[in-house]
Amino acid sequence: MYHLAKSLYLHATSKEEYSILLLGLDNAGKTTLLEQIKSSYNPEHNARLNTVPTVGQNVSLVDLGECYLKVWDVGGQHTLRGLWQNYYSSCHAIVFVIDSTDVGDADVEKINEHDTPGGGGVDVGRLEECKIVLESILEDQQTEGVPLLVLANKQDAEDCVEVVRIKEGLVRRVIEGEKGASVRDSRVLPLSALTGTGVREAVEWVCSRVKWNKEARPPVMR
Ligand SMILES: Nc1nc2c(ncn2[C@@H]2O[C@H](COP(=O)(O)OP(=O)(O)OP(=O)(O)O)[C@@H](O)[C@H]2O)c(=O)[nH]1
Ligand SMILES: [Mg+2]
Repeated sequence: MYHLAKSLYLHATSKEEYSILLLGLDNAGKTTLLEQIKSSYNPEHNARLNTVPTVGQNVSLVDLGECYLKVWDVGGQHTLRGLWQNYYSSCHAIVFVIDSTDVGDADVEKINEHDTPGGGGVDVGRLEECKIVLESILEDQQTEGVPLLVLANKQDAEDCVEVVRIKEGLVRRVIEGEKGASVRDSRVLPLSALTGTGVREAVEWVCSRVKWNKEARPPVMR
């Protein structure tokens, strides 16, 4: 009787907690996004937007009312990317942040043109690095079936490439390519982490998808 009462009590008083992993190249805007998520859902939190490169990780528990999101922001510098896989098996969704001002026009077909002599000197920024890193996440077995949200960040900047190009030129080709691996729920959305535009839409998408996927990856009860 005691155990039944205890489990009923816990069921009534606890909430689901999902772990969300923010990934992307260094300087993409992950820490800025984390700050905006915290201030969007906790009016007492003042977003600190003067970020410095993350060495290690930042983690925050965000109370959405219906559930908690535990958001992990890990450093994107090359030397830190080897640590990402330690988070894969316990995350419920991956948010991949892209700096839309640093991927040329986001057409992966142009990567080779760039390398060929006389290829026209197309400036593709960090597009190739971005593609390789996204592929490495998707081809890891531990991320199989995990919902993926790609955020085309820095949409406030004049020289940014639009979200549709990032979707068609980069993300769709990676997901449908041979390294895209298993079928998964995915979406590409625009974001300005600096101004906060698109933050709530991103969180709402993630929240709905982790719930849909909860049989495959059950939440932790908190
Ligand atoms: N214009 C503009 N700048 C942004 C935006 N988001 C981030 N930045 C700037 O981009 C730079 C890097 O932002 P961070 O949030 O520190 O990037 P990060 O992805 O956490 O970088 P690492 O910790 O090195 O992996 C900072 O100067 C931010 O102010 C945005 O939406 N628009
Ligand atoms: Mg950071």
